[in-house]
Amino acid sequence: MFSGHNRPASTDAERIWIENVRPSDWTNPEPAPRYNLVVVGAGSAGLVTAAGAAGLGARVALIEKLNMGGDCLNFGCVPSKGLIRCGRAVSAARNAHRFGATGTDKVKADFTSAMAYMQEVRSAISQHDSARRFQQELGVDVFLGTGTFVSHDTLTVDGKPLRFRKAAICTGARASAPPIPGLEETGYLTNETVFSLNKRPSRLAIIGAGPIGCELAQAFARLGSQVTVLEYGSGALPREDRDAAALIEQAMIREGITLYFDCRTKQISRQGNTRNIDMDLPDGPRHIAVDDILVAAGRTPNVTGLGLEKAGVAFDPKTGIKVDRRLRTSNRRIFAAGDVCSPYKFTHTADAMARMLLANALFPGRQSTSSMVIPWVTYTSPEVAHVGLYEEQARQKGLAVTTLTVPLADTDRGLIDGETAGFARVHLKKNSDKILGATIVAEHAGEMIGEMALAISGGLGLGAIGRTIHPYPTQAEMMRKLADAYQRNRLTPRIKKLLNIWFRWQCR
Ligand SMILES: Cc1cc2nc3c(=O)[nH]c(=O)nc-3n(C[C@H](O)[C@H](O)[C@H](O)COP(=O)(O)OP(=O)(O)OC[C@H]3O[C@@H](n4cnc5c(N)ncnc54)[C@H](O)[C@@H]3O)c2cc1C
Ligand SMILES: NC(=O)c1ccc[n+]([C@@H]2O[C@H](COP(=O)([O-])OP(=O)(O)OC[C@H]3O[C@@H](n4cnc5c(N)ncnc54)[C@H](O)[C@@H]3O)[C@@H](O)[C@H]2O)c1
Repeated sequence: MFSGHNRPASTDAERIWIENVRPSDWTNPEPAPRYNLVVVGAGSAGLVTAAGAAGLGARVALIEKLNMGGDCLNFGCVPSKGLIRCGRAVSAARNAHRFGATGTDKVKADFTSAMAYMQEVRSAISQHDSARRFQQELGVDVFLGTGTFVSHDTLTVDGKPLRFRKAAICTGARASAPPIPGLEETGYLTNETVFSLNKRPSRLAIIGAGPIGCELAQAFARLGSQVTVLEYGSGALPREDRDAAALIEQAMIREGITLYFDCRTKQISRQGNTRNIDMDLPDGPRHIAVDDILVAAGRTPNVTGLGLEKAGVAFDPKTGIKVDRRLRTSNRRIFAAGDVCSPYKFTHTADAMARMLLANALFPGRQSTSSMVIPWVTYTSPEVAHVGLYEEQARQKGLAVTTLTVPLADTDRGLIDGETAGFARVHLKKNSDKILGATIVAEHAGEMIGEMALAISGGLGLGAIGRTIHPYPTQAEMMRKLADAYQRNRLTPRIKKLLNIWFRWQCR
């Protein structure tokens, strides 16, 4: 369906995408006298909130200042995963000689075709989030413009007042710009502009080795850019399990990406089309010259210009809107969900929070964010997937922990696929099979972490996973092997002795 091969960037796809998310001929509806719910921001959180409320019969207004679909569809998950898919295909083709293919040394990436593929995917998915669908099919009043609170119960958009019984702030977050001298003047890419490039940067510097930095470093390197990653901290993916992060660092280095850790960028400047970066590294000063700089150094919540003071909504410019466990702000009529108020900045978290918001705002619901079990995945090759606590966090909470690890190389499927860089690791409450947290590293770790998330949220122990028959040969057998390792650990010298006595007695 998506034929990116050898095609120029598809302007048709771009046109369809824009017509869906920001129709050129859009006229805002006349506001109703009062809405049950006004939602500000049509990203993952806002769309789910608006569609859910309208589906229940509520009178709903949805305000979006830029593109319906927010970051995820337009400048985040969808385009990044689209380019990652292209990078994976190129990498798989280059490595196909291991499996009998020939001529693989001639495989080249065509950046324009890869971008066209990404645009076609985004265009196809954009139909789901389109302004017309929300207004005509779902019955939501869609206002394209900037929403600003003018009082405790009223917002304006394009100068028109929208009165509400309840409101939901779902305005998301944007790329933070680190305070590096010369960065602003030199100009840089962020997630809002990188997916509009019409030419591959030959030399790309990426500031930040978090999920965005690592995912896009690998994608651009596979599509032919010479990539350098500058990370302030001492390693990639600083929040992840260090063994997992080390595998990603090794994979990136193998693919020709230069990684600078403990990097202090001192000055950035521009000479013609070249951007110069001067930095201090542990072994001394370094200078690099690149064509583009992508900033992926964290996110800042969108709280300015919203009139939050007039609405009596408390916020912090760094962490966003202050909400309690039920997603209520300091104004009892106003709730918030998604990146604007959550430290867990993921589409699936925004979605889950939106569902909670609906129950708590429109009904006397008491759903709490403290019950959320949130898995996440970084879509590098291999992927890193995690849920629950890391070992260090569990210890900080005063919990005694048993950690078990099964290497991917211990599964037949890992060997068959030639994918042995990875592992599954589980942290158990000591002397029990209660799962506190798990990390999986594998090409498709994201497809496996759901089992661990289900076990944690359903209160199932590792024993239940061990009793579940897993198909052979799969990489997911790592889960069952973790349970086997747990059972083996339970064989204390005393139990072994008793078993010996039992078997000897049987053969007497
Ligand atoms: C490059 C990248 C890759 C990502 N990949 C993944 C991934 O693979 N998986 C994953 O789970 N998450 C991923 N994320 C994170 C994910 O995109 C966000 O967590 C998610 O989009 C948050 O949804 P949201 O609704 O809270 O905010 P957003 O999607 O940011 O939506 C907020 C909307 O509010 C609008 N808005 C702001 N202020 C106003 C105003 N005053 N009036 C009207 N409208 C306003 C904005 O224009 C925006 O459309 C990625 C993010 C990036 C940047
Ligand atoms: N697969 C996914 O689910 C996915 C993918 C991309 C983004 N996201 C979401 O978006 C969020 C933002 O991603 P991100 O990667 O921008 O942020 P991040 O906060 O996760 O990582 C930013 C990195 O930049 C580094 N950094 C900060 N300032 C720096 C400087 N001056 N010089 C060098 N390095 C610097 C930090 O040390 C950190 O390692 C993620 O935390 C995640 O919630 C999710």
